[in-house]
Amino acid sequence: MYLSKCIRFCLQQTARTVSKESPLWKRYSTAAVQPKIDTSFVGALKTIVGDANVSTADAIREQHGHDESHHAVAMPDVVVFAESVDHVSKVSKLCNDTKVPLIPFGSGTGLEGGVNALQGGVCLDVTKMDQIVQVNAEDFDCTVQPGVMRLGLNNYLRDTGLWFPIDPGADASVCGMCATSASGTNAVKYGTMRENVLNLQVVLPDGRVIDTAGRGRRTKKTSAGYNLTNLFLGSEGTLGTITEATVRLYGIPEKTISAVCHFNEVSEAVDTVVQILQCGIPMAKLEFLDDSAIDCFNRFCKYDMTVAHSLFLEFHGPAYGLEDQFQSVKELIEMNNGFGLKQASDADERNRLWKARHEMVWACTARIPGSKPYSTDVCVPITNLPEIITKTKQMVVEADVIGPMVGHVGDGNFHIFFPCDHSDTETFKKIKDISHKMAVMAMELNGTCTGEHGIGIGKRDLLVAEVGEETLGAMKQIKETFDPNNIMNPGKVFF
Ligand SMILES: Cc1cc2c(cc1C)N(C[C@H](O)[C@H](O)[C@H](O)COP(=O)(O)OP(=O)(O)OC[C@H]1O[C@@H](n3cnc4c(N)ncnc43)[C@H](O)[C@@H]1O)c1[nH]c(=O)[nH]c(=O)c1N2
Ligand SMILES: CC(C)CC(=O)C(=O)O
Ligand SMILES: [Mn+2]
Repeated sequence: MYLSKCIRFCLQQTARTVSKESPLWKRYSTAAVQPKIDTSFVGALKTIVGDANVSTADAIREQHGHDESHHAVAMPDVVVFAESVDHVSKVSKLCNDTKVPLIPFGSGTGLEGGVNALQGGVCLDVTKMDQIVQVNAEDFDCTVQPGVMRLGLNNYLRDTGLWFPIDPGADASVCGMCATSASGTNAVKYGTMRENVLNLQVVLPDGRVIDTAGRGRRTKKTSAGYNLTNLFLGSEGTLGTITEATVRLYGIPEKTISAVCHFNEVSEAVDTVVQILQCGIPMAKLEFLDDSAIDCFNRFCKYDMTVAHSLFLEFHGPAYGLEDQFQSVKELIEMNNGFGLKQASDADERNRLWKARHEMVWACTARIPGSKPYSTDVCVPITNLPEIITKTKQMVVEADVIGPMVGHVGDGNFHIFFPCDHSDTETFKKIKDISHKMAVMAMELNGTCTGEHGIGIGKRDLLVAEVGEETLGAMKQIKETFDPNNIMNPGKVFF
């Protein structure tokens, strides 16, 4: 109750501080940066990266002014394609000296408007820096440039018997995944980006190049000084541009078992998840799709999957013992009235079983033609999951909106996916209301308003409620230290 009061108070405070009259707005928003983008500035960019790597064409600017989310497009004034760290460094210094906003662009798959150029400026596209710098197969790590995509990396690694397991669904850039602290379906077993990055090379706004753990360091453990690596994970392009990431790799599991089962009650599915985790069964994936999500999938893919709350499970490991793990889970499913359990080990069969999960985003978007994803992203301690999921589901039903639920429930993280069409103002208002209430509820249950998508534009007002005024102040001090001119992705994370 006390916590709840605190959160409401903080939200009221935030609502006040985000007013354009407020000092906070002035410090971190439009007043801090006055873009001076004229022909001589564009000429200076061309001198650094070459004429062919600078574009002011509308189509290119539009393409770089949005991600996959519902947030309105905000185009940069100019798009620069960097080909080297030196390019990134010199462009950063130029922007810093002239106080022009600089927005790093990975692959634009973000879901919180992270690349939208709220104040114009330079979009720094790093996709041409696409080398896999080093693979240390026997040490289970590799170093990649920012244009390396996760699927490309895994194709490259296949012959080594290793893989990089963090899987946000989309084929994102590995450094973009660092910038948003991404996770996705495999986090139950392998953790998130936070547990899997050993070192980052970062270009600071003034052009300095640093390695967060020291040049060439790639140990699993270190106690050497402040953890700058973790500081940049989830920094969403607001502190510097990541130009290299050293990440952990894992052996491709000898055997994989996939399974799907159904429940009549949300609580039965969620109880099963909690019990599986409490039994210490080392699941690789534990995902939840509610009946509405399965319905979207059936319509989209012309399938006839049972329309019920469903768990999607995956087991990774040596062949020996994996079947035993599956049997233990089967017992728990049965104990909680689960039905229709199907399992597969063959790759094609496994993909077929899991198709509903993989097609989810497109299946839900297709429910409202022309819509874009408005996704909530709350995460709570696992024992609080039944309460928040049940209450959220009630809100969606009462509001009478399309809001399928999909969750990385093994991590306590889930999304309501609202296909969003801004022109339908009445529905949009309902969506925003549910989204806000979910975030407040998650915080009251010791959770977070974003488990994996980041703050971006959409959750800036929730950050203060989540971390408190003092902590937010400390975050801002860090921002000022690294980026005193507020050129790095201004208007993101903070107002
Ligand atoms: C269909 C689908 C499904 C999912 C998701 C997306 C989509 C389209 N996502 C979200 C998304 O894939 C995730 O946020 C990625 O980490 C974004 O990587 P991009 O390379 O696309 O970054 P993108 O270009 O979108 O940028 C995102 C942010 O990072 C910054 N940035 C990018 N590259 C940078 C660099 N080199 N240096 C500094 N800053 C940089 C940008 O400035 C921006 O603020 C997700 N995510 C997740 O965690 N779990 C999930 O389950 C899913 N599921
Ligand atoms: C649009 C989101 C619901 C995507 C996502 O994070 C997911 O599918 O897990
Ligand atoms: Mn997700």
